[in-house]
Amino acid sequence: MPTTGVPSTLGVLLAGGLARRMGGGDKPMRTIGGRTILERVIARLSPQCSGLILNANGDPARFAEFGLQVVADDVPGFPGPLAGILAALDWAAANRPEIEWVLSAAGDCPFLPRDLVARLHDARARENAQLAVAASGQQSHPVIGLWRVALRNELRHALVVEDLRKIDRWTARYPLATVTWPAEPLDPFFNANTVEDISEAERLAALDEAS
Ligand SMILES: Nc1nc2c(ncn2[C@@H]2O[C@H](COP(=O)(O)OP(=O)(O)OP(=O)(O)O)[C@@H](O)[C@H]2O)c(=O)[nH]1
Repeated sequence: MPTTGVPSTLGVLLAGGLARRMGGGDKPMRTIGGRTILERVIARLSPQCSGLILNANGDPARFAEFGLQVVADDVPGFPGPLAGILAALDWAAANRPEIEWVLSAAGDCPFLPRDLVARLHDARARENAQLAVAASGQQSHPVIGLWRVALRNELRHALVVEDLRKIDRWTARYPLATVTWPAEPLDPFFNANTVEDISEAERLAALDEAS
């Protein structure tokens, strides 16, 4: 069950990229400490969200074991994570009209915070912001954020008509709250981009399990 007092929020796990630095394939299907990254992300986010969907392109059957609705990009050509966020906002508007907020998280982040959704909502409500994104240490992680379903047509225009690609450029148009988590001893937004990152993730998994 999501935290009491936090608005109903649909979670989208972004797995729609090409994973070129990993040599292709699905990064969330990589295993860390005997569990897929996707399994870890689902376990971390399902208690915080009112439902989860998976944004991925290609044959959805490869994710069947996870039992999530798979939503593909509607904008072709792999234009980046904003396409996945847009697909999720459109899906929420069509299928979960009671939901006003979508939380996006990269599907290659195995150690996401347990208070991610609550803190993002708290900050954007306190600061009267339209959007909220996560940061750790000095680094912001705009792919991990809270998005208003009502902004989906503006996002579509930015992506399709203006050819805007960078999340930062889009979020700069709105009042934005940024919430920072400590990066030590474990950065909760560590993500696995390369095969070497998987080895580092194995080491961090032990710290995560101890936390
Ligand atoms: N839906 C969608 N998601 C994307 C796209 N490109 C990247 N992402 C997602 O955005 C997040 C950050 O992506 P990156 O790590 O920068 O890109 P990537 O394709 O996963 O990996 P590289 O090709 O190695 O850069 C990941 O969750 C990706 O799955 C895209 O074109 N569409």
